[in-house]
This record gives sequence, C-alpha cells and structure tokens, in this order.
Amino acid sequence: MLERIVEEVAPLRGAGVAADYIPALARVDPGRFGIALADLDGQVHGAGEWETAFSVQSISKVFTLALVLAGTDESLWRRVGREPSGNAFNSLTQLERERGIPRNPFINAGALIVTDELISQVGDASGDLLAFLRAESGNPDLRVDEEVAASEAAHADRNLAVTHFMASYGNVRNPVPEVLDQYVRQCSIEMSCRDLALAGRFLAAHGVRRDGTELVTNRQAKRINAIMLTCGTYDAAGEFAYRVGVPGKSGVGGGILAIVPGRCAVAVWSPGLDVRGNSVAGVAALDHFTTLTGWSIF
Ligand SMILES: NC(=O)CC[C@H](N)C(=O)O
Repeated sequence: MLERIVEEVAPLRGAGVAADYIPALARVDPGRFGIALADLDGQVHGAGEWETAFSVQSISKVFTLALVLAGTDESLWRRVGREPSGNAFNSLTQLERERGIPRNPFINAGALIVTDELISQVGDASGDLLAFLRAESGNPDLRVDEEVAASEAAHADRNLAVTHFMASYGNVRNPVPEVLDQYVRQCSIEMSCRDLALAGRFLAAHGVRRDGTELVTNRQAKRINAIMLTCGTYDAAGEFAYRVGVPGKSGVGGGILAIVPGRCAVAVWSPGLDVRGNSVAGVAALDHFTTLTGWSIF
C-alpha cells in the first residue's frame, strides 16, 4: 500500500516550494518523497526515500512538548494556550492582545516557551531531545545538522523578536539567546521517515515507549494528539482534519508526522511546501493513506 501511495502522489512531487527563509533548506530538491509507518509493535515499513534524513523543523515541537509534560505537572498551560491560532506559524499578531501568552505549543511562539521550560527542567534541551529520539528510533547516529542550525540562527530575527516580546511580559525564564539557540538546534535535527515514525510511535501507543516504560500518561498522549489535530498544521489545521482526519504535525523541512491512535505512526516527507508551510505531496499522501485504510479518526 505504501508503494501505491508513492505512485499516486508522483504527479505532485515538485509541487510547491522548499522553504527559503532558512537558506540551507532552500537547496533541497522539492521533488523528493518518502513515507514510513511504524506499528505498535515497533515494526516499520517504508516506501520511496523513507531512509533519507531531512530537517525535522517544527515536528520537533511535538517531542519537546511530550518531554516537558513528562517532567512536570500541568503548570506549562499557564504560559501557553491550547487553541488553534488561525494564523501563520511565525505570526506575532495575537501576542500583544493576549499579553505574551502564545495560543498553542506548535506555533513558533508557543514552541519557544516549551523549549524555555525544557531548558529549566534539563539544561541542554536539544541534547535531551536528541537522546530521546535516538532511543525511540533505535538510531544512535541522529544529529543536529550544523549547517541548517547556523543558517537558521543567522536568519532568526523573527523568532528573536517573538521571544523578546514574550520576555517583556515575563513569560520567558532563561536568557533569550539561549532559548533561541536550543530552539534552532532542536529544529535542525535530521531524521528520516523511518526514524520519525518510530520516534512518534509512543503517541499511537498511549504514551508507552519502545522499552515498555511510560513517557506520558494515556491521558497526556490523548491531549498531545488533540493539540496536533487542532494546531499541528497551523492555519491549515481545519483543512488537514478535513482531508486527512488524524493528528498531524508538519515542519518546513517538508516532513509530517501523523498519528493513528491505537494503531500506528506515519511519517511522510517531500520538501515542496504550500503557502502555509505544509508539504504538498505529504498531505496528499496522508489523504490517500487514511482513505485506503479507513483509519481517519472521524
Ligand atoms: N514551521 C516550521 O517548521 C518552522 C520551524 C522553523 N525552525 C522556524 O522557527 O521558523
């Protein structure tokens, strides 16, 4: 079935444009495509370029949220909301009206607060994330792409502005440059569809990790999936629910992690993005996937 999906989306490969506000991402061929599925037993299947590493970008926000929630009570929710923003992932417009409290943890502003919280908990937030991702994917070679990190850090005016703005409301605990550095590093981690599907599997498995231990409770996993559904694709979350019908988190590297609760995690990658920053062929592939399997949650 995954091979069939590769064929079905072939005409869409190359549609859209690779993100260019981070120059190192603009160099990737937008026509590439891969898909992988990890089931609850940790079996993984793939088609296309499913073992090629790419920049996970905002998909990292799901994992940092899970790590923060695993390490604390619910106090994070005093600093970040749980409502769809209806705005672009890097928008500033709601922040002044809402006194420095970002709408949700998956837009940049909210993810920067989550990273700030993870720094307070563990210090080296991106290192902690990398250790988690290596363990879940079984791939000890996962690493930060230093070229992408440097490129993003050199073009971070907007994320710096957002973080300073939230700091002016007292909603940032660590020095802004440190929060930015850790955020850029987490976004610049390279993973393949295979790695991502395995790393996201715990969200399909009600919070239980590869080794059988619990990262987050069943209730927390349910809630993270709910926020992925309502906020994971930014101002296209309604359209994503309409077409795909499962929780999903996209990144401007062209990847999308989708969760079918109780069944599997699916990762797709194709760098050509639509205007809202979601992979054109990736969304289409997930649309085919839930149609072929009947595994939409609706
Ligand atoms: N949507 C995304 O993937 C955005 C992540 C990117 N690192 C940024 O902060 O702009």
